[in-house]
Amino acid sequence: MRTPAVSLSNLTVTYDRHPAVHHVNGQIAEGSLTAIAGPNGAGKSTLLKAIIGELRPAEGRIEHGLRRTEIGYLPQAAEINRRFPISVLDTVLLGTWKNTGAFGGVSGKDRADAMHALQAVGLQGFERRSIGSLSAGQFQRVLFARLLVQDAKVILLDEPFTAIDARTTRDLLEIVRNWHGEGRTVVAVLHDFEQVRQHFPETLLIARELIAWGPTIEVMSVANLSRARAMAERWDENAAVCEDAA
Ligand SMILES: Nc1ncnc2c1ncn2[C@@H]1O[C@H](COP(=O)(O)OP(=O)(O)OP(=O)(O)O)[C@@H](O)[C@H]1O
Repeated sequence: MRTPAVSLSNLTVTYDRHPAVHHVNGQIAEGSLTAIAGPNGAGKSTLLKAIIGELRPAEGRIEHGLRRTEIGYLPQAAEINRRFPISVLDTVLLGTWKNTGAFGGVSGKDRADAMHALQAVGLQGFERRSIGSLSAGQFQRVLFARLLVQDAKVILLDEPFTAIDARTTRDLLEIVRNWHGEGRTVVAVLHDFEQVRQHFPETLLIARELIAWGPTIEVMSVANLSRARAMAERWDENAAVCEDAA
């Protein structure tokens, strides 16, 4: 059996007691490269937020034995305020806070790592630009550079390639592949089924409840995808609260 990086046991996460993730069981294996797929509103982002501890389970458990700094997290682009006046370099340096602590100084090595990461994502020369002046693709590269310096064991990406051009997607997928090659555990919420099939060996298919979890080729079957769609069509946003999660 493979060592789990993250274990989910009977996990239910609710908003005002309405379940967004319902009774999910399974394990994200250490070193695996996993896509999370499912219809809109399936609970994909909610699941990632629960794993990083931003949302607490209403029922069940998440176990990983990692410190928060050992989990890298890329939120959906829409959740990030880019009007904050901060430079590209300082944004990348935020990834080093596990070394510096909230009030510590930035070392020469941190700065060198950040410069190196910016080079790795193709943004050398952008250090002083403010993040508000970047294109969506350039900003996503900055966030990947921040993850590179964070050097996390588990990396969770929420729709990393949405609204990103083909070339940037290709470059960022290369970084994902390198992380996987280094033995890190990588999980990405994705909408593009072609991307899932081509680049992600394992898939967790969810429609609030778990539909299937395992090798992508088996999980992304016509039968599983239509079951996920059918479940989404039945959702009633005003459904009764989850009594067992009360
Ligand atoms: N902050 C919130 N308060 C109340 N309900 C929420 C909140 N965030 C998400 N939800 C609801 O929880 C359900 C799951 O949302 P979530 O964003 O996890 O789905 P998703 O699978 O990531 O969807 P998408 O593919 O559209 O991004 C949806 O019905 C959504 O409306």
